Amino acid sequence: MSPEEPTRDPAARLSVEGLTVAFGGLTAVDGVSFEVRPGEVVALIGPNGAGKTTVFNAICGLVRSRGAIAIDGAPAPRRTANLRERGVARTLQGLGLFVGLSVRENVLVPIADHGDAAARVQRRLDELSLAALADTPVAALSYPDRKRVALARALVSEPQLLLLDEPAGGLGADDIADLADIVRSVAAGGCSVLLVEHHVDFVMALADRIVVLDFGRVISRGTPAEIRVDPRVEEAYLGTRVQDVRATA
Ligand SMILES: Nc1ncnc2c1ncn2[C@@H]1O[C@H](COP(=O)(O)OP(=O)(O)OP(=O)(O)O)[C@@H](O)[C@H]1O
Repeated sequence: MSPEEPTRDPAARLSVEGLTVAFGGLTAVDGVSFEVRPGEVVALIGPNGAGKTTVFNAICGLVRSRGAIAIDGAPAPRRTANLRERGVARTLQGLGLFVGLSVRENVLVPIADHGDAAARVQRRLDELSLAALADTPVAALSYPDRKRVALARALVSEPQLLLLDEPAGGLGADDIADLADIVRSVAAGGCSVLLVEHHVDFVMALADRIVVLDFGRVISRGTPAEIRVDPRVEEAYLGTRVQDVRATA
C-alpha cells in the first residue's frame, strides 16, 4: 500500500488533486489528492488538527485553496451556494439547523421552491424515522434526532455527492448502526459519500476506502483491512484509537 494516489479515474465523481490550504504560516492541508467514485464511501481520518475539516471546507469553497477540485470532471464551484446545483450536499459538525422551525420545515429548506417538495420531504422523513416528529420544533429534539434531521435535509436534494462531517459524533451504538445502514443504502443508490469521522469502528465497517491524513498530508490510503495493519497509521495515532483500529481487525 502506498500513500501515492493511484492513476486518476476519469469517471470519478469527486477528484481532489494537490489540494493545499494555508492559514497564515500554517499549511493545514498540503498537497492532498484523492478521488471518490460513483456509489463509493470514502472516509478521511486522522488525528485532531490533521486537516480533515479543512479539506471539506475547501471542497465546499469555504476556504481559499490551491490545487484542483473537480466534480464529475468539471471544476467545483468556488461558491458554496452553487454546490447544490452540482449535486453536492453536506452536513456540518454544528448541524446548522433552524431550531425554532419544525423538523418538516427544516428538511424543506433546500427544495422549498420545487413543485414536488412536500412529497420529497415526506419520503425522507419516513426513510429516517422522523415522520412522528415532523411537526416538532427542532429545539425540542434530542441530539441524535437532530442529527437525523440534518441528514434528511442533506438527502432531500437527492445529492450525487454527500459530504458528512463527523456523522457518528455524539451518537450511541444503536444510532450509529442505523446511520451506517442509511449511508450504505444512499451509496447503493449511486450517491458518492465522503465522510470525516473519528469513530474508527464506524469507518472500518462502512468505508470502501480510507484516506489517512496527518499534519495536512496523506500518510496512508487503502481499504479498511489495509489501513488496520499499516504501521504509519499506528504511528500517527499513537494511542487508544490505534487499539480501536486493531480491536476491529
Ligand atoms: N480558520 C482557520 N484559521 C487558522 N487555522 C485554522 C483554521 N481552520 C483550521 N485551522 C488549523 O488548521 C489545522 C487543521 O484543522 P482541521 O480543523 O482541518 O483539522 P481536523 O483534522 O478536522 O481536526 P479535528 O479532528 O480536531 O476536527 C489545525 O492546526 C487548525 O488549528
